[in-house]
Amino acid sequence: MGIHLDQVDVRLPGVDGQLQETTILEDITLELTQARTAILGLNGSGKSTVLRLLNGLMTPSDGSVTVHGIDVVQQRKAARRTVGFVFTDPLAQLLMPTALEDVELSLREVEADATQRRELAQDLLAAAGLADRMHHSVYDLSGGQRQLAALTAVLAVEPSVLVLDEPTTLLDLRNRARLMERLAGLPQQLVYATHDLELAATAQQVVVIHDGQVFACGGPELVADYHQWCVDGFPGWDQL
Ligand SMILES: Nc1ncnc2c1ncn2[C@@H]1O[C@H](COP(=O)(O)OP(=O)(O)OP(=O)(O)O)[C@@H](O)[C@H]1O
Repeated sequence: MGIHLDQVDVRLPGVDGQLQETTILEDITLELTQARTAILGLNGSGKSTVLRLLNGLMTPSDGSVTVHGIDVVQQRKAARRTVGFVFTDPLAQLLMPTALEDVELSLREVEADATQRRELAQDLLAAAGLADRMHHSVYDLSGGQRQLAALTAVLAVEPSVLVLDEPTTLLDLRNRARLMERLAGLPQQLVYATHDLELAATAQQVVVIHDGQVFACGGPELVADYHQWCVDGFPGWDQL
């Protein structure tokens, strides 16, 4: 089991009539087998692209991606069910007017009966601390409440893997602490890209992506090294 990326390249065609392709990721080989994996890297290094590969939002140009035994390219639908994806900005994924409707929409995949669906959605949102906010417009929720609503909608279908793109970026310290506590208690395998080094240090596995390639992979001790590389430059690669 686990998540396996084998010699993955991601290249995008040139834009504006340019024929030259852009290489976004090159030769990414990773075995993500721990319960929590943090992906670190500078802006534009390729973290979000790695995450998007995990549920088929991005297709590799070469190589393969397997998540819990599912080939993400060949079995895209199964991959979408297996891997829940939480975007940095919850408004990018909250499609319905209210949190309740959004969670109900997710539950369509698993519960056919509308009354049961509503009850289940209400219970899930109440458990997430949103009992008194579930009927409000998602635009009237705070950033932290939106993040919790989006997370609840994704978790409603019980994915085996949860992928989160910079989950704490938009949160104040209190909501960040709440989210970290919520994430810590989840049974799913978690993979998250983050600039939050404290969150990164809670992972058992840390991957550093630099310039579209795997620069380092190891335990949480890598977080301190990464901090140093951000200051001094990435050894053998570039100097600031
Ligand atoms: N669809 C796309 N078309 C063109 N370029 C893209 C596309 N997606 C990503 N890129 C480019 O690929 C590179 C990696 O992007 P990615 O979003 O994976 O970086 P990131 O490490 O998540 O950055 P950040 O920390 O800023 O969110 C960037 O240079 C980005 O501009």
